[in-house]
Amino acid sequence: MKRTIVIAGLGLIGGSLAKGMAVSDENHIIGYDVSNETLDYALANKIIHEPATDFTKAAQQADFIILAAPISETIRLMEKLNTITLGKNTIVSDVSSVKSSIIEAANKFTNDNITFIGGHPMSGSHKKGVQAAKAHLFENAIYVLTPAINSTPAKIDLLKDVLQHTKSKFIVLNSDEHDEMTGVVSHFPHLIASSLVHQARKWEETHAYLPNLAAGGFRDITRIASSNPKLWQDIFFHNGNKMSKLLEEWITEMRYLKNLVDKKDKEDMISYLDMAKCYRDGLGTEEKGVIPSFYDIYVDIRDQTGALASVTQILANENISINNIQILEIREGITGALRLSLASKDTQKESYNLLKNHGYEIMIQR
Ligand SMILES: NC(=O)C1=CN([C@@H]2O[C@H](COP(=O)(O)OP(=O)(O)OC[C@H]3O[C@@H](n4cnc5c(N)ncnc54)[C@H](O)[C@@H]3O)[C@@H](O)[C@H]2O)C=CC1
Ligand SMILES: O=C(O)C(=O)Cc1ccc(O)cc1
Repeated sequence: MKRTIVIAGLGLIGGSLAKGMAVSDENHIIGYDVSNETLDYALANKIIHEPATDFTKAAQQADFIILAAPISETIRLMEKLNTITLGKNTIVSDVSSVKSSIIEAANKFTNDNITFIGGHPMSGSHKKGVQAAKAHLFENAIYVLTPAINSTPAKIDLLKDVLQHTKSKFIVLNSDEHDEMTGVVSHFPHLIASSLVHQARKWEETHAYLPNLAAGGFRDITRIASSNPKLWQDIFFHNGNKMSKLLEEWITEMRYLKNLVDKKDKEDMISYLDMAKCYRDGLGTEEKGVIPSFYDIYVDIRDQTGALASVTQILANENISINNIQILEIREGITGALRLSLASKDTQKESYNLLKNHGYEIMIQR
């Protein structure tokens, strides 16, 4: 029998989940969104099977509901759901980047037909909206589940089954742990990236040539400052306490760093940088907490037509799929460094050897 899944909020994340689910004959996907344009696009592009403009009617048909609107709107939808007469037990999940305020709202449910299990796929992009939706967005990503008090392991398994097409790695955490860890490795870096951009912007007022000198390092570290400001405001608002604590810690760290620079002790500075390098280099090699492993290789390619295609073809010939690909702009116009992210240590090694045998200059970053 088909299961009916309602996805409320068909933007980048809801649209991507719907797109992956809609291809299965097991699923009937009903999409709900406040934007009619989004609903029309989702239907026309087979991202959903049926559009809904009435949340209550859609929810009453659902076996599963996934709330994928901005966090504050998701909480409003949860409050609404609590008032709806549901004819059967319905598993409700969400995708919000912050979990404590969601679980707090879930633990207030008085509607016995709702089982709530929070969700957060740890993958996204700087884009927004249904047009940016991709079925494979969550492949190999960590997908955090944060059960509310009325959930059970059997219900968690049912939800995992509905989400298995994502090819994510599921992990169950409590909401506070989740917000603390994502606060450190996802949310806080966005604040710092934006602040670095502000610093450069202010310096440009007196040094007009400055943007031309913004090389690979600045671009790498500030890439995430180009993300959707409304979404990130919502994240900083809901994870505000953790952000405030991390900012205090950061200010102390920056004072320490200023002292290190001022005292001009070469050994101490090397040791500070070395400790950071060792930790950073180790991040990708083992699976640690919610940080996914990544296996990158760097390939030096000439800035010429077809260079990228040749590299990817060599790997494709051996059925090696590339998780991510990026052209680094360190040496713009002269040669290009290509960063390829592979799925495992073995494919990383195999790709390294293959490309080396074809004469490419390769580096593996550990
Ligand atoms: N963008 C990212 O990289 C990631 C975002 N998330 C979480 O996913 C959620 C959605 O983010 P995105 O998909 O990026 O945003 P988006 O801006 O691409 O999409 C949001 C969608 O929700 C709709 N919407 C707004 N209010 C609504 C309401 N009351 N009822 C129904 N639909 C409504 C909008 O019309 C839009 O289609 C957020 O809670 C965010 O924290 C989670 C992981 C990654
Ligand atoms: O890693 C990041 O910060 C991203 O750029 C993608 C992202 C954004 C929001 C999330 O809640 C999870 C992942």
